[in-house]
Amino acid sequence: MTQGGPPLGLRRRLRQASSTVPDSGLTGPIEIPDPQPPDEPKDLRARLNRLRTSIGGTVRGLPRVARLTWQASPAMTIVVLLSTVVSGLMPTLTAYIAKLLLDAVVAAVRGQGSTARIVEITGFQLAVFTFTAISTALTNIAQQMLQERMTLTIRHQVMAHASRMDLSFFEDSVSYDLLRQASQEAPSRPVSMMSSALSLGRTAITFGSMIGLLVSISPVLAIISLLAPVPAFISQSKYGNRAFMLALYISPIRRRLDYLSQLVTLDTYAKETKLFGLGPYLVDRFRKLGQTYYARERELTTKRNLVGTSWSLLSTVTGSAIALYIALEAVGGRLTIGDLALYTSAATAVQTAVSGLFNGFSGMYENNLYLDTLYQFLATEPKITAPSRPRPLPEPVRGHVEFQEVTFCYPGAEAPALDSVSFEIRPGETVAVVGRNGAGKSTLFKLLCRLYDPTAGRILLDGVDIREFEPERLRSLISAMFQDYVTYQGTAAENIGLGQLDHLEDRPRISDAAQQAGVAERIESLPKAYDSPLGRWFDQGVNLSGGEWQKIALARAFLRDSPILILDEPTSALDARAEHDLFTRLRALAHGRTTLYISHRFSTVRQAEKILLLDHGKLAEQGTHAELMALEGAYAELFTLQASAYHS
Ligand SMILES: Nc1ncnc2c1ncn2[C@@H]1O[C@H](COP(=O)(O)OP(=O)(O)OP(=O)(O)O)[C@@H](O)[C@H]1O
Repeated sequence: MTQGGPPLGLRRRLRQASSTVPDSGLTGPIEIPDPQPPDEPKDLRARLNRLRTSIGGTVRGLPRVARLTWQASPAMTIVVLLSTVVSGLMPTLTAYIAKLLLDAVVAAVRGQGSTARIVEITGFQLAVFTFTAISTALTNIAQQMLQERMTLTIRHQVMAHASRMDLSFFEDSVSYDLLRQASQEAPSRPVSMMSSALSLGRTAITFGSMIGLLVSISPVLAIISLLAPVPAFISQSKYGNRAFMLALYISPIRRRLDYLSQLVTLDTYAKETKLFGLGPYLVDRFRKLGQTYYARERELTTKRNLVGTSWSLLSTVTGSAIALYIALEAVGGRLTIGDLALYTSAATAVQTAVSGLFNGFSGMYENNLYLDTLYQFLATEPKITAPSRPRPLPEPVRGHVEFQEVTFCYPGAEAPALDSVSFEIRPGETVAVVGRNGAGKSTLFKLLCRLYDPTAGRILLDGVDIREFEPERLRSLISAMFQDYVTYQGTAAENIGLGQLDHLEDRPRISDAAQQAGVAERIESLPKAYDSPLGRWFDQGVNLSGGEWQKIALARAFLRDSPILILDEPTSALDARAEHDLFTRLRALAHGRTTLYISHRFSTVRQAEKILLLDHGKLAEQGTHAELMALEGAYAELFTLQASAYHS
């Protein structure tokens, strides 16, 4: 009736609570108030409906996990399933053997039985115990192997899927959060789900067989022993559920705690933390937040245990009353001593089974929430895809680029980052893109690499809309260095080689690229030259300066021999001499290639054959340096402004 109603909404809200934090919590109130539980009807029918939906949702998650387990290893899945059935039956069998043994001993004492019967039963007991020990060992091996395999399979799936996703997926906080959860939490969840499901199955078998056994002795006893654990079950379910909700509500606090701790403990932040004297402030906020966190945990843990214990005491009292009744029945000769022993162990087993059933189910419920995230992530498809019949790349690619009325709006942004931009770049031309911060320069580059698709308009390469090519093939035509280039924790050679995987180990080409970027000499001076590890992750890692890292990133771009070269502020970290040298070399490098670069330094901009000036996403001016100076517009103004700073 209310399928997909409030409980699903609750699940969504819980997940949000677990993953999003309103802000970093560096200032403002320390406390994150608990999200208000959704206003849901509390009558019995609504409760039952909710229960049904959550059971339904959890059970629906099972086939997915079963499929994963089977994929990981059919043979081991069978072993684990069989051993679950066996170990589920074991407690009942053991209790029954104990009853037989006791009855046989009593009979022998009374002179009505034989010692041979006792030996027979103990022999059987030995066989059962041995079998149990072996099957437990086998199960442990199979289960552990299955877990390893499943975790690896899922991590692999997440990585493979993430590598297909668009840049916009990573830049959007909601979808990025999905990825974060999928890669951090999800790999272990199917495994836990599997364990919970198995233990649920095992407990259900124990439970069923015990009840069956009790019914065979006395149906009334069976019913009583079923009812005895109910109070404990109810209290456990109530507090168990609360614990789960609290764990989700508390996770934003934990994220704030983690962030505060990182600010003080990671090398990346150490410089600023020291300089601005942030240490004591951050430590104090951590302490206060930690207190809040602890107080919430303490309240729940105490309540849960105290209330849980009082309810379970009730169960214990009921259990003892029944035991007394049975004992008296045994004294009266209506039940045997074996029945008494059997009942005692059965009552304990049923009680354990009830809480086991609950724990198994709540474990599955929680794991299923995370699994939903994993499947939601895996079901997200990239938007930038190859057309059904991609065009082959032109042979050869000339590098003629044309933007036609290109408009682009970032998802969720109000104003377009590029607004109806049109221009043409002839094959082999060198173009500088200039403009104030936020004018849309980097966006233009990202669109050309098809990291985004324009909201309106077209981008043509050699007369063909770039959306008609396969995105990977299009990107293989472009060498690029972005503003926020990556510093890989690898050797110098690897840092450059990653620019073109075919040449990852091609030393002569790598050192040529390093030469072109002006960093060859520096690399050769390192202790192990090109094999020197760069970055701090390594014991002997060399830490380069900002400008040296930028040159390495440039070398990575230069390694690729492509018809289009794109450089986003390639000299932002370089000294004046290095910048001059680079632009001198760039002239040779750019020969025969369409080259676009972004720069804020007009001394380099003026060397370009064409200059594009962007202003608030619009193409305000374009032409050569001389033409734009003659225009006496925004370019001339900016150029004069910068030049006057040198002359004054
Ligand atoms: N991933 C993004 N999501 C949303 N908006 C973005 C994103 N990247 C950039 N923007 C916005 O788009 C506009 C253009 O940004 P862009 O990075 O293209 O500017 P830019 O001209 O390269 O600036 P700068 O000179 O500072 O590098 C800016 O207003 C920026 O806030």
